[in-house]
Amino acid sequence: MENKKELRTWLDDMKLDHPLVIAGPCSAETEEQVLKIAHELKDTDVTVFRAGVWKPRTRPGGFEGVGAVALPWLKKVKEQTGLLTAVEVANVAHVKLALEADVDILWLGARTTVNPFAVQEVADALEGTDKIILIKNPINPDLALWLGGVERLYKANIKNLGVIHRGFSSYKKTRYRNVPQWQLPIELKRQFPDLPIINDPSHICGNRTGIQEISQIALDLNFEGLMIETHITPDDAWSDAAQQITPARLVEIMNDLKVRKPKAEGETLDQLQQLRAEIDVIDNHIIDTLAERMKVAVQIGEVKKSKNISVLQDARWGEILQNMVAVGEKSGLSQDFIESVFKAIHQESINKQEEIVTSK
Ligand SMILES: C=C(O[C@@H]1C=C(C(=O)O)C=C[C@H]1O)C(=O)O
Repeated sequence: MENKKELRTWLDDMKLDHPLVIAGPCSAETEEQVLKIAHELKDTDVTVFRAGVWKPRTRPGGFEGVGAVALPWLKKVKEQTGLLTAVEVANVAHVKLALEADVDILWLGARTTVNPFAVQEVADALEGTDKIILIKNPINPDLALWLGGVERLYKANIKNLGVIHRGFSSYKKTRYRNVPQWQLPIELKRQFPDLPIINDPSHICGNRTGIQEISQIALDLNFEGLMIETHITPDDAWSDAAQQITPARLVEIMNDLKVRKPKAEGETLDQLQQLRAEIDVIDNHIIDTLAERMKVAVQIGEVKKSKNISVLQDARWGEILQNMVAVGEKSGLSQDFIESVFKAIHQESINKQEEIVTSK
């Protein structure tokens, strides 16, 4: 699949003067709940009403969605409010029912995107559809797997495509439910600038408090839209209660978010260009310094080879990491940043030394 302007046609056709907003409950619970939320969202920036009908749960026994009975409720949403509707589909049966119910947008969840068999099955069932299909990132930070999902749908002759960034699972305890790992959507945008990308701050945060901050970062990274879980009484929600917000809070967030211009012009551009020239000089210094460091690591590698000493020196490495985090902190650089930079440097130095010690 190549980047093409036509990938964003469906979004351009909506002629929005603000980012696309998809909102609605995590799960459709009752007809009354669905319609109440939809009516509250009707005269806002929201264009699409979302509601989970089939819910993939981590462990059995949880609320797994009310199922197909909710589809007529979504039809009513469309008739009564004019909002488009969106549901998650995970298999052929879901696709058939959602298409029959004339749902406008179907999305593949993170647990589906991880499985190419499942994606292919859904793609085959959707073949040639003119519905909008959105693909959430897989649970693990694997860009190829995410793009593979998009490609399977594209190959099934589906042209109204987009992706949803909902963050990535981590074994570490973090302040996020799913770590954003912004570098993945940034790289996706670099390769496919015309593939619409929507951010899902609800699943990244797992709570209400971080939604505005994550939404703002997404807009600053030129995401085309936001998908935010919204409930009339969030605390009573049958699923994901902690991360849902009221329609009123959603409107507040929308009003506070700043949409910035994608490109600088005129004087601002001149100013940026001057600063960018400075960055270019500094980047070249960084490369020279890294190359110098690597030369020393190579010399150390040669000593290790001649004296038969192992490549990895845990204690020395631990000491460097600790010192550099402390030094970095003094310059206002975060621990995460310093650790990732030095881990990458250390790995390259190990690779170089390994080449030396294993050479004949
Ligand atoms: C350079 C060395 O080899 C390895 C690489 C290190 C580095 O790049 O700083 C540190 C410790 C070793 O794991 C060394 O032993 O000092």
